[in-house]
Amino acid sequence: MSSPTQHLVADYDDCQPVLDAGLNTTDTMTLNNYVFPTERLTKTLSDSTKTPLVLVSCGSFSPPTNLHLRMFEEAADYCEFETDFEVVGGFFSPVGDAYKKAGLASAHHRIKMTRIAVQDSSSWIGVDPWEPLHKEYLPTVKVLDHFDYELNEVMGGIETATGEKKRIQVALLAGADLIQTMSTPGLWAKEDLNRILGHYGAFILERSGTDIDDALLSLQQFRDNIRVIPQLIQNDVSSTKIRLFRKRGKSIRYYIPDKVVDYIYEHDLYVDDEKKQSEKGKERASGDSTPSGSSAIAAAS
Ligand SMILES: Nc1ncnc2c1ncn2[C@@H]1O[C@H](COP(=O)(O)OP(=O)(O)OP(=O)(O)O)[C@@H](O)[C@H]1O
Ligand SMILES: NC(=O)c1ccc[n+]([C@@H]2O[C@H](COP(=O)(O)O)[C@@H](O)[C@H]2O)c1
Repeated sequence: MSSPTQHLVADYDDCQPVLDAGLNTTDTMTLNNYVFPTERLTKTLSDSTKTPLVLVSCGSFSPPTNLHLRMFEEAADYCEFETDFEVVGGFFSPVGDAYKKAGLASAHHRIKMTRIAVQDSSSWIGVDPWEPLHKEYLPTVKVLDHFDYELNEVMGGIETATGEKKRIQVALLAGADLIQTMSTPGLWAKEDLNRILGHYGAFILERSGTDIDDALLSLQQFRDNIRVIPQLIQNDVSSTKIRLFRKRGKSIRYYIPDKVVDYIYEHDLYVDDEKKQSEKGKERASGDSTPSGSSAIAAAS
């Protein structure tokens, strides 16, 4: 049987960013030496009557916020208390550079920031660089197919207490605004939605500003496969707002993980491009090589 990702293997020479290989290594990774990050997956299913589940969150994560992390925790709680799923892993899959959404940092930085976000704060959420290692845009269904292939074809599923292997269910984890875009004409192919919501299924976190009933109106045929998770404490932090705060020179601390804040200052991300240019110009004119603006703040902290 050919794998769903096989046609992409041919494109591996065409790969672009070079990234650190994993959360705890400084090796570099390209699509040529890509290895699926299995280290944070649960090794054995603790309750063999349950369906093992891996949650995949696709998005820009520019930058990752505390709410991106909360999504995983909320979904894990929901699964434990309301379903017969056992969550055995969770992954961020940052979209690649070909997505070209205004204001995004490069895939290289977004991979780094999501890794920093999960490294110390979580024991089970990982980051998979496979999607952003591609130069071309990959629709979400291809990303879910990739996870399904790695988890079930390559790994053969997850072991139960009796030593048998059980197939792992892959599901999309997203906020309500993402599922709302699924009703926008021309944005998602019909066959992709059939596979994403019909075959994989989705866990959707309520988000203020999006009427979930309205968002689900045209997706009724998939309703049994879409699980809506209420946000008991509303928090509408968004990456857009963080980028805006940054541009205005305001503090972003405590909306996103501290180490991600430090990374943003260190790499001078999301500051006004014009301001960056004029600061560079001033540095050149004065021959001063000391760091300026937010880099200086990071250096001092
Ligand atoms: N505050 C939030 N509540 C619920 N879901 C969220 C929240 N923030 C982000 N998400 C979800 O996280 C996923 C990835 O998010 P994305 O990177 O687009 O973040 P964002 O904050 O919406 O970004 P941007 O502001 O750049 O559009 C999406 O499914 C989005 O719906
Ligand atoms: N046709 C598709 O597969 C399709 C359409 C729109 C968005 N998406 C995905 O949804 C996510 C949206 O992220 P943002 O909310 O940051 O724009 C991205 O991962 C993007 O690839 C997929």
